[in-house]
Parts: sequence; C-alpha cells; structure tokens
Amino acid sequence: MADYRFENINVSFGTDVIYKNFSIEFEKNRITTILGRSGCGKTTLLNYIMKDILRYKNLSCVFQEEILVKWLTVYENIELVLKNKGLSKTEKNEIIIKNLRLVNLNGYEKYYPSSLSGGMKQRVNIARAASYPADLLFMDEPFKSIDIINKEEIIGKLKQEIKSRNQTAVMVSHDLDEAIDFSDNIICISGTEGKKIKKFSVNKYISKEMLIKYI
Ligand SMILES: Nc1ncnc2c1ncn2[C@@H]1O[C@H](COP(=O)(O)OP(=O)(O)OP(=O)(O)O)[C@@H](O)[C@H]1O
Repeated sequence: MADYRFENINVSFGTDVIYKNFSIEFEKNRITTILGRSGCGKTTLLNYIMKDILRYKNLSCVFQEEILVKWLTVYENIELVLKNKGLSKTEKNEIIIKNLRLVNLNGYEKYYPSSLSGGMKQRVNIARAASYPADLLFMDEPFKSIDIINKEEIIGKLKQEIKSRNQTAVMVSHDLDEAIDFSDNIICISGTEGKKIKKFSVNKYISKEMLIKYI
C-alpha cells in the first residue's frame, strides 16, 4: 500500500499535453527515483507533486538550478533555512558543519558562491536541503554537475543520512547508475501523452539493461 498517491494528474503547456489522467505513488521512509529521458516530464511531475504535498506537509528540496544567495557565505546560505526553528547558535553550527561534511565541503564555510565551481555550488544546495528539518526530501537531478569521486561518496553518505532520519525522499534523474546506487525504488517513465510507468525495487538483480527498456 502506497503512502503517497497522486491521481488524475493533468498538465499541459499550451497545446502540448505532458500528463493526462496520470497517477503515481511513493512509499514512506523510502528513497524513490523517477527515471526518464531528458524532456519526458520529470521536473514537471516533481513540481506538481511538491505543490500538492506543500498543502499539508513541510518539505525540503534541491532544485536543478543554482539558488544560492550571492551576497551570503556558504555558512550563511545554509543558516537561512534554520531560522525560526528554535535552535541555539551552537545547535545551528553543529547542523551546518555536519552537512558540509556530508558533501565534502568542510572548510568552505566562509566562501562566497562566486568563488565556488558549479559542482561545489550544487553540493552546498544538497547540504542546505539536508540541513532543513523535514520528513520529505525532493531532489531534481541533485548530482548532475558533481564530479564522479565526490558523487559516489555523497550518494553513499546522503543515503545513510536519509535512512537514519527516516525521511521519505524522491529524486528525479536520467542517470541509470545513480538511480540504482541511491534508491530503494525506481519508477521509470516513458511515452508522451499516454505516459507509461514501470516500478522496480532495487535489489542485487537489478541492472541498467532492465531499466533502459522502460525509459
Ligand atoms: N514552463 C513551460 N512552458 C512550456 N513548456 C514547458 C515548460 N516546462 C516544461 N515544458 C516542456 O515540458 C516537457 C517536459 O519538461 P520537463 O522539464 O518536465 O522534462 P524533464 O524530463 O525534467 O527534462 P530534463 O531531464 O532535461 O530536465 C518538455 O517538452 C518541456 O519543453
């Protein structure tokens, strides 16, 4: 039985029908990846779901675009999401340092976004989303611009962190490897107006060859 179910999703841009009577569901306390080719409508779906959930639940998110505040340091950018949460300065500091370590950016607290690479900025986005206390975490291609070494490490550490907090996470991706490494469940999306979905539980038998047939 799914814990989050979205039915009768209809989204069009002008005459382009992206979703028509579409349904999708997610399990609580699991990491689900929505996998599909570029342009198939993953971001559109994630935005729809986040908007719907926000009506009744708090959530944290990582967007594809860089959304750091330019005139604030890395530390201050993360501190922003911890405002009005009743946390002491020491507690905030612990959370920020812990999550900068999670994305291998400890030591970069005083840097401004302009002195970071694209991949580093994306890692700050992840640290910020991980710092925000929420039951639900939504991520739109969070590892896209991150180099392979950091990516593998961050995927492992973030997965462990999500599990230890009992969070429900939904990621959008077109990368088969990261979907397998990061997720408990994968939902492949394909087709245009009449979209098809195929669900997989990630286990030792899953392979890229199995997934690619359904995206
Ligand atoms: N605001 C918009 N106005 C018009 N068309 C849009 C808009 N947003 C998305 N689209 C179209 O909807 C389709 C799905 O876009 P979407 O960004 O959801 O795809 P995606 O699967 O997330 O792609 P990618 O993996 O490249 O990020 C595309 O054809 C896109 O051009």
